[in-house]
Parts: sequence; C-alpha cells; structure tokens
Amino acid sequence: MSRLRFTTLVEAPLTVAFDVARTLGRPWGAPLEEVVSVRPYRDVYAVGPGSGWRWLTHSRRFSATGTGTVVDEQVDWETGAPRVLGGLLDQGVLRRRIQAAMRSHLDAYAAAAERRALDVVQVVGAAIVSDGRVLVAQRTGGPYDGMWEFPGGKVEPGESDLAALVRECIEELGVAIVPGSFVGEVLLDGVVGGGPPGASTLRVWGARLDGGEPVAHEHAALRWMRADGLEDLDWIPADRPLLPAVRRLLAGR
Ligand SMILES: Nc1nc2c([nH]c(=O)n2[C@H]2C[C@H](O)[C@@H](COP(=O)(O)OP(=O)(O)OP(=O)(O)O)O2)c(=O)[nH]1
Repeated sequence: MSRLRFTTLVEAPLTVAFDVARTLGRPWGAPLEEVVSVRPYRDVYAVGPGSGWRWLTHSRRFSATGTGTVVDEQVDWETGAPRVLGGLLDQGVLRRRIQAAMRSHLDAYAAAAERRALDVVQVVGAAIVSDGRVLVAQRTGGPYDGMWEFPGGKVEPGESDLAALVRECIEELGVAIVPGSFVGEVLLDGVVGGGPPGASTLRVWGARLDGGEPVAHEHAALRWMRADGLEDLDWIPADRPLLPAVRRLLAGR
C-alpha cells in the first residue's frame, strides 16, 4: 500500500475549514464516495466499486489551535496492477502526481478558507484563572438566560481574536486581562450575529487578571469556581465539551 500525508494550517474556524474543504473536494478524478463525516472534525472518502483501484482512501482530520485549524490529510492507495508494474505505478508515477496535485490544491484551499472566514462571526471566551479557580459568568436575557458561560463575545470585523478577548473583558467585567494558552474550540449550533445556523464557533483561551477585580457589568452574576464544581453548573450546552480542558488548565497542565 502507498501512503501520503499532508498537514495544512488554515486561518479559519473549524466550521469554515471543514465546509470549504468539502466544497472544493480533491484534485484528482477518482470517483470517491463518503464513508464517514463528522462535522467539523473529520471525514473519510474511499473509491466506489468498479473504479479500477484496489484501494484508495482519503481521510481528513480538522483540529483547533490558537492560530487556526490544522488539517491533517492521509491518502492511501493501491492500484492492483501486477507486482513490479504496480510498485512502479504506486510508488513512482501516482505518488508524484498526487503530491503535486495536492500541493497546489491545498494552497488554493487555505486561501479560500481564509477568505470565507471573513464572513463568519467568531465568538471568543476567556477562562480567567486566579488562585486555582476559574471565573464563570451567568447570562441574563435571551435564549441562554440564567446559563453560565465564559466572559467574551463576538469578534468585530478586522479585529483579532485576542484583541476581541481583551476588549470584551474590559466591557463586561471592567478588568484588563492577559491572554494565555489556547483551551479549545467548539461548534455553536445556533444563529450567531445573523449568520447561518451552525456557521460559527466559540474559541476559548486561558487568561489571567492584569490587576483589578471583575465586576458583572453585563451578566447576572460572576463566580470563581474550582475544578470539582464546574460540571454541576447549568452551562450553555455548547461549552460543556471544553470543561475537561479547563480542568487541565486549572491543574496547571
Ligand atoms: N461570550 C460567550 N458566548 C457564548 C459562550 N457559549 C456560547 O454558546 N456563546 C454564544 C452565545 C451568543 O450566541 C454568542 C456570543 O454573543 P454575545 O451576546 O456574548 O456577544 P457580544 O458580547 O459581542 O454581544 P452583542 O454586542 O452582540 O450584544 O455566543 C460563551 O461561553 N461565552
């Protein structure tokens, strides 16, 4: 079997990286069919019957990082041609062709995803840690009335994620923060900022206070929570998958 791997960093949220990858498909003509699709985390395609290949799969994994989405792709194939000829074909001609086609395809893909990301409203949140506790905030009004969240909000056009994080904490809590390590990114199912449902994501960073005590200017309440009480809060459902990473942040790992 022959295998090629590709890694691309796309400056776009998970949802955009995933959706644009699927719209563009892949740069070779083999008739691949979808085997698995878990939006926005992974998909797998393989050749359909009667295609002339013994084996051809293309799998992609989309992972969130502080600077964008990392897309790891793997192409596995075997033509099924007789031994020596098959080896030459798989390891020589096809390998070079797939590699060259994928390289220019991935450059165009990254650029297209970055352009599309400009049209999607991104939400950022701060997991502010102090003395082994994390600050959580209770929303008031709207569909998530009474639920708990990380302070933060929508990134404005042309603003960086971290600038938005700092601005939102000043507006909502009246404090300056220093952003730290990236905690994670989750899909938001609903409509955010008037966009299509499920287009946006929430990206959370660890942070520390740069002096001052947070005051709830826009929330019903604020609470400093230790790791063991986090699961019991009535969180906005989208935030729950982030809790294991927040516990690791509190444990200093
Ligand atoms: N801030 C924040 N928003 C979250 C979290 N989880 C989650 O699903 N959301 C959703 C709720 C909203 O639909 C959206 C954020 O909107 P927001 O109302 O807080 O944004 P904003 O501060 O910019 O408010 P506005 O100026 O538009 O009124 O993201 C979270 O942990 N923190």
